[in-house]
Amino acid sequence: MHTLSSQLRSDGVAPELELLIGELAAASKTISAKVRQGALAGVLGSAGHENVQGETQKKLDVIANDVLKQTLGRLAQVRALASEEEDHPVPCHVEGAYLVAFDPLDGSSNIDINGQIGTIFTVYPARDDVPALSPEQFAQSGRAQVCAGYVLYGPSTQLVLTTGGPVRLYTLAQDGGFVLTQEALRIEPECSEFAVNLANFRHWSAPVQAYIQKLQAGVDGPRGRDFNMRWNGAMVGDVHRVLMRGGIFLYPANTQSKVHNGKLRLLYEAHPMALLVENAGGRASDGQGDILDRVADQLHQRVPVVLGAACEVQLVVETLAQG
Ligand SMILES: O=P(O)(O)OC[C@H]1O[C@](O)(COP(=O)(O)O)[C@@H](O)[C@@H]1O
Ligand SMILES: [Mg+2]
Ligand SMILES: [Mg+2]
Repeated sequence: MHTLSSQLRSDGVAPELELLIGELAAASKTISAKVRQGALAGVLGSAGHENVQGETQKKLDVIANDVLKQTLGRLAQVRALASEEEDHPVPCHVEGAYLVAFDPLDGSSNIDINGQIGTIFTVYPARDDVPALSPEQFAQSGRAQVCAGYVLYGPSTQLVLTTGGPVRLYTLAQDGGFVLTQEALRIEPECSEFAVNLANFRHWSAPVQAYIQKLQAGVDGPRGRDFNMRWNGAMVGDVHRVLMRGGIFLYPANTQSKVHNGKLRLLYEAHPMALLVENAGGRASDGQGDILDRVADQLHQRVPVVLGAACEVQLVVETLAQG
């Protein structure tokens, strides 16, 4: 039975990165403990202010952000942090070899209903070609990620992680350690389940509407088979389902001005999930090209997301290209 650290070592992960991942895991355990206590730990409800993206912060958004910032900020290996809940990058140690970006609490609207929530994170190498603590540090292709993952605070707390190779799944044991419970998650190329917020239907482009209508037509439509639909309201839960049993997840561009580039953030939501999905044999696209090829030229930049079963994602890309 492999623990997180023994598995990372057998995967040949550099000791400095292993240490960093260990601290990410430690922070997530602290968050997990608070989530489990819910109202008893005073973590439900609104924090009463907005983040830089104009979203009302929940108490747990702020708590999770503080836990990650304090835990990672101490590490000499970390040059800077970027977070959904921070307007600007947080400088840490000028000599640090790594940058860490995270969505401290994904699925905030699920907090108060005891639904699936999680922490999404990614690690990039620090850059020596731009000033050590400048925001340009984070302007990197998704292919530069040295590690990506999430912790899902569901009925059990699970860590899903790739350090470039297979996508490993660890479960938080009662003794407080993460134990490897699945060696390599794989996404089948075909699927019969989709995840999209259908309430946005009228705001999508005509090709996206047409694609979804074909899925909804099921066995009577051009696809000739039924598709099931699920929507968590938390990307972390939706992507987890895709990694566990297949499917396709979409958060398309939208004609509403606030989310015309999609809702999800490239740096700390789309990039890490794209690396996990691709390393599990799936595909992750912005509707045209690979999400991993995109460079975040703004810290909180949004991007349309289509990810999951490789053949289904390809079909969406072709449908959009036809216009
Ligand atoms: O409100 P909608 O359209 O269901 O959007 C849900 C999406 O928004 C998000 O909640 C955004 O994440 P945050 O909770 O971190 O802001 C995604 O997790 C999810 O896929
Ligand atoms: Mg999020
Ligand atoms: Mg969030």
